[in-house]
Amino acid sequence: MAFTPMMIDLYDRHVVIVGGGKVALRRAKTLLKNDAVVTVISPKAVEDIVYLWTKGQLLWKEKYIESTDLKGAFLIIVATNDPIVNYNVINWAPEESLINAAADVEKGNVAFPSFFRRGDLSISVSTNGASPQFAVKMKKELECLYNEDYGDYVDFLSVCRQLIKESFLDRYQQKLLLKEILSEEFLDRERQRSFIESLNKNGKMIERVNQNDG
Ligand SMILES: C[C@@]1(CC(=O)O)c2cc3[nH]c(cc4nc(cc5[nH]c(cc(n2)[C@H]1CCC(=O)O)[C@@](C)(CC(=O)O)[C@@H]5CCC(=O)O)C(CC(=O)O)=C4CCC(=O)O)c(CCC(=O)O)c3CC(=O)O
Ligand SMILES: NC(=O)C1=CN([C@@H]2O[C@H](COP(=O)(O)OP(=O)(O)OC[C@H]3O[C@@H](n4cnc5c(N)ncnc54)[C@H](O)[C@@H]3O)[C@@H](O)[C@H]2O)C=CC1
Repeated sequence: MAFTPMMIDLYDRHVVIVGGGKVALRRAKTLLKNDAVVTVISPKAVEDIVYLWTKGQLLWKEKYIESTDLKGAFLIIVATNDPIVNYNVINWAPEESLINAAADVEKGNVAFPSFFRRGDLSISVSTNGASPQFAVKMKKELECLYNEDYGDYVDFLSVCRQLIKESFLDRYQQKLLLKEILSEEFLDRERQRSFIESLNKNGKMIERVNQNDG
């Protein structure tokens, strides 16, 4: 079974994490960074989960999981170390909930890739569970290749795209320019600045043409 790579908006979504160990913590951190509302259900929790709870960043219910705890969950993370509990949770899950089964990914319908961000750029690697460590290794290689400069570069591409789309250029010329800025030379800040300046000048030309027309 292959999972479909997609991006998901978890803002304000209710996520229930069953289990309070290392994997639960890793998921909690990812989910909190993306503004989900996280509840951890587990009789024991690692120190960092307890810390996040005391800071009010998540809710920790210090108990064994029961089916009623899953009510209203948009996403359920099944991450206990007890296969029977994991099995029960998957069976109790409301039909409409997404499920990530950390110990047996095929039992759920959501998988977590290894990923990193550079501003608006996000790069994820998945091996469909074949080798998480290979996914991590590849991610590290890609992190070196796409260093911190790429956050600013993607901002630059976004600004240019906006200006080019608003310009007087026809679709073909727009496409050529959008392609031109993919060249490595535009990783250079000075080159970015002068290119945006020239696009802005073009924009001003349009304004002038419009004013003269009016
Ligand atoms: C299917 C999946 C679950 C899912 O999608 O939820 C899954 C499943 C399993 N992982 C296991 C083990 C390990 N996983 C890691 C690390 C990561 N695992 C992650 C994802 C995934 N792991 C999904 C598939 C991803 C893919 O293949 O692309 C990462 C990328 C993201 C994350 O977890 O947030 C994160 C790296 C974060 C980062 O740094 O980027 C390490 C290394 C470590 O912990 O340092 C080990 C120990 C070494 C080893 O065993 O290889 C085991 C055996 C457990 C056991 O032995 O009991 C299973 C279960 C099984 O295979 O049966
Ligand atoms: N990246 C991944 O997806 C990985 C997945 N795994 C799998 O994920 C699972 C969890 O791994 P770890 O976090 O390392 O385990 P862990 O042993 O650190 O934590 C397990 C947690 O489950 C809780 N728990 C046990 N019974 C429970 C119940 N009835 N209700 C609620 N909580 C209960 C325990 O209190 C503990 O907090 C394992 O099954 C392992 O096979 C392991 C490593 C990586």
